[in-house]
Amino acid sequence: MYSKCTAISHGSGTIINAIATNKGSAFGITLGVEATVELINDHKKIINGKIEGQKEIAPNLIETCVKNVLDYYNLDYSAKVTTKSNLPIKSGLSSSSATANAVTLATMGVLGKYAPEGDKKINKKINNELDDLIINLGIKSCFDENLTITGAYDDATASYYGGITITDNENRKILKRDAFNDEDVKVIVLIPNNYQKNLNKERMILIKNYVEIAFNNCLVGNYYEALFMNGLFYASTLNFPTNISIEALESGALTFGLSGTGPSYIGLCKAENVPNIVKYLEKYGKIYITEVCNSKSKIINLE
Ligand SMILES: Nc1ncnc2c1ncn2[C@@H]1O[C@H](COP(=O)(O)OP(=O)(O)O)[C@@H](O)[C@H]1O
Ligand SMILES: O=C(O)C1=C[C@@H](OP(=O)(O)O)[C@@H](O)[C@H](O)C1
Repeated sequence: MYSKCTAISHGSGTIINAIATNKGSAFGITLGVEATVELINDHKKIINGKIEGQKEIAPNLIETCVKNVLDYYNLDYSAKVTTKSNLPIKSGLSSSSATANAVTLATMGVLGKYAPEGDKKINKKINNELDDLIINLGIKSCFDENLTITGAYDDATASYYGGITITDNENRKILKRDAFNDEDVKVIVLIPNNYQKNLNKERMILIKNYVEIAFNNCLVGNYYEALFMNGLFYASTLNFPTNISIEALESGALTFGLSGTGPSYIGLCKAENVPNIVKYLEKYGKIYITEVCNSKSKIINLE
């Protein structure tokens, strides 16, 4: 057992939102969450969470993540858990999955259950099994806090492993892993003004057959087409603007669509087109320029 561990995990953009069909796809982005967990060996199991720089967000998810790991190993330590993040929250960029992954991994690390990369004691097979456990404990915590409908296994795996994951969320299976490896590609995120996340499940299920078409495109590697189609279907269903995606294409984006249940839109473009796309879209809201993340969540400090 250690006294403190810090881990990082990443947000993800949506290629296919799984709510209509229980099958989804997401890709890691370099915006993410850093979580630090400190253990106190007082047998009181008091868990206190703090979110740096976010007054309006309650620490319930991060406290639940630590509790679920301690419960899994039947331990009664107290703990302090702190997060800091550059990932927009409640925006459709999987901040809940990224947070759950980072806090769960940091808790496993401080308990000495998960050896950090480079550790000589690392046993690849054990770590791979623990990866599954970490993702599933994180999903449990998101369910416990009513933050997911399908478990968002697509978001959770893309956040944890990086790259593109295509998933069956009902059976928690990764159907395919891939990555955007295009040269010189940037990720554009738009958080439009005056819109909030929309979780109208009944309306989202109406478009099941059309999302299936987008999903089948995704399965064969047509990721730009799948992202764009998915974005149009869910934006029109959830009353988000659809013209924004068209204008993004007009200004040079390779693809652009609603991410998750919104309000954010996400797209990819060649780096040289970023200025023109920003010029076209900045009238709609706040823009973040980031990159795809093809790397795994990891422990960055253990003491
Ligand atoms: N950095 C963070 N630290 C602590 N909790 C966070 C952080 N980011 C997100 N959360 C939790 O996740 C919730 C947002 O999750 P959700 O509504 O699913 O939106 P998203 O689309 O961003 O995943 C927040 O209300 C909060 O409980
Ligand atoms: O709650 C869920 O099951 C899901 C939420 C959505 O993401 P956001 O929570 O980021 O909107 C969606 O993209 C994902 O495929 C499934």
